[in-house]
Parts: sequence; C-alpha cells; structure tokens
Amino acid sequence: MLRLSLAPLRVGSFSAMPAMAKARGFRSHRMVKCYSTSFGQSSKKLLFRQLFEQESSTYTYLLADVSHPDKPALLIDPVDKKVERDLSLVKELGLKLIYAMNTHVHADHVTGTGLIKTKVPGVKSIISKMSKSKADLLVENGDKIYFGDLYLEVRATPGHTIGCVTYVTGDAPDQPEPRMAFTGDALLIRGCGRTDFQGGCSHQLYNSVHSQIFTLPKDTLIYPAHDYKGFTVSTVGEEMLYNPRLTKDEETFKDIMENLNLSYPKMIDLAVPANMVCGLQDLSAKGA
Ligand SMILES: N[C@@H](CCC(=O)N[C@@H](CSS)C(=O)NCC(=O)O)C(=O)O
Ligand SMILES: [Fe+2]
Repeated sequence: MLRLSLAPLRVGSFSAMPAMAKARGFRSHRMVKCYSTSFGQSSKKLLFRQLFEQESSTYTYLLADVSHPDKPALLIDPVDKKVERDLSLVKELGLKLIYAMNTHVHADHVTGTGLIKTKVPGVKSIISKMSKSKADLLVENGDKIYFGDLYLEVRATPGHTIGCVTYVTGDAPDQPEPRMAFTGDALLIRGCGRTDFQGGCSHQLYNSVHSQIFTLPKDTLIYPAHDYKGFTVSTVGEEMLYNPRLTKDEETFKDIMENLNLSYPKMIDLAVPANMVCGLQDLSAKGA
C-alpha cells in the first residue's frame, strides 16, 4: 500500500481506490490524502460505543481515535430522534465528530445525519454511491474512510437494498484487533435484512454475505444496524455456524426470504424519501 501525505495534519480523509487498480481488481489503495502521525498500541486507540434507539430497534455506533490529539470521531447509522443524546456523548467524551454515515437508505427510521450537519459545522455525511442518495461523500467498494490513524474499509453488500455497504475496521498491523464489521441490515445476528423492497434481491444478499462478510477472519465482531431479540454483538464464525438463514444453501435461503411474511416498516413512506436526502426533507419542510 502506498500512502502519500499530500495534505499534512488532516484529521479525516477519504481515499478512493484508483481506477486502474479497481479495473484490475486490486484491493490495495493509494492514499491521496492522509493524516501523518506516529502509530501507537492499536487496542488503546479505538473508543467504541454501541447506542440503541428503542422504537426502531436501531443501533448507532460511535467510533473515535482517542490517541489522536483531536480525537476524531464518526457515527454510523444515527437516528434523528437520538441526535441530542449522541451529540451530548460526543461532547462529554471530548471528541471531534467528523463523519455521520449510513450503511444504507433506511426504511424504518429517519437518519440523523442531516440534523447532525446542521448542529455540528464541518461534519460530512457519507453513504454509498450505489444508494443514489444525497451525502457529502459517496463511497464505493474498497474505499477507506480515515478518522485519525484508524480507518474503515467499505465493502459493498447489496441485497437488502441496492446500495447497502458494510464498514469494516482496518486490517493493517496498527489497526484494532479483532476487526469489527458494521453490517447494516445485510447481516443481522442470527438473521439478515429482508429483500422485498428498495431493490432487494435474495440472490444478491446471499452472495454479498458469503463473499464480503463470511470471508473476514472468524473472530471479526458483527455489529448490525438492528436487533429485535436482545442481541448486541456476534462474530463471523458464530454466524457461519448458527445463522438460521445464511447457513443454508442458496435455494433454501431464497425460499426462506420469500416466506418471511413481514409487514412493511411503519415509517417506510416517510423514511425512504427523507433518507434519500440525508434525512433533511423534514427539516426543509420546517424551514430549517
Ligand atoms: N417492524 C419494523 C420493521 C421490521 C423490519 O422490517 N426490519 C427490517 C430492517 S429495517 S429496513 C428487516 O430487514 N428485518 C428482517 C427481519 O427478519 O426481521 C417497523 O415497523 O419499523
Ligand atoms: Fe434497512
């Protein structure tokens, strides 16, 4: 991996894989911007919090590089109703929030990313390019999102929606171990996201999970966007053994997904259009 420090002392930077490398299917990256500093004990660097929103059973994750003087932080899948809680925590912990990001266009709640941007100047919103929704940074498979010396790798995991991504902590020697995968609704603990709306496809989801998540080290921690049964965390190894849907062959999986008989999320008609614009639709209606 080649890192070029063209922009010194940048706390957050986003690196896209060069087109040539992408075309050749390489997974290495050339950093066009990065923060240059010394690397310390990785396990001491990452601050991690799992937060919960009860109405939609959504997990929001706070990650920060606390070894860095600025303590740069990011929020994954914030919910609009819990923005005050999340930002109070960020403040109490002395963190500098730089990114508010989504794993996909949620159908069951309104994202907090747009609201966060109005409250914390400088925060950039992130979502996948494939989602075709609005955000400051549109990421693709293989991109790296730096916060201080730590980073998240973007893995495209479509199937629940066309634009679903999984964010995985880095695999370099200076990055935290075990790895952590923020799977959104692609992989839930002992379950997975439904595939009956938003361009969902069970064939695609099956392949996404098997090729992009089950290929991670078995001790990789799985942190989903939702849990409806009281679980908080799993591992790749555990889901490969016990997931009642994804341990099956693809035909059985398709059959399971076609017969879930779930009612549509209560907020789908409000949430999807709002989330296509970072959750800001409601705010613009109120003149914000
Ligand atoms: N009852 C909830 C919606 C529940 C639901 O559909 N959850 C989604 C993830 S949010 S898009 C899902 O994929 N569930 C899979 C499953 O097996 O439960 C509401 O009304 O909001
Ligand atoms: Fe979803």
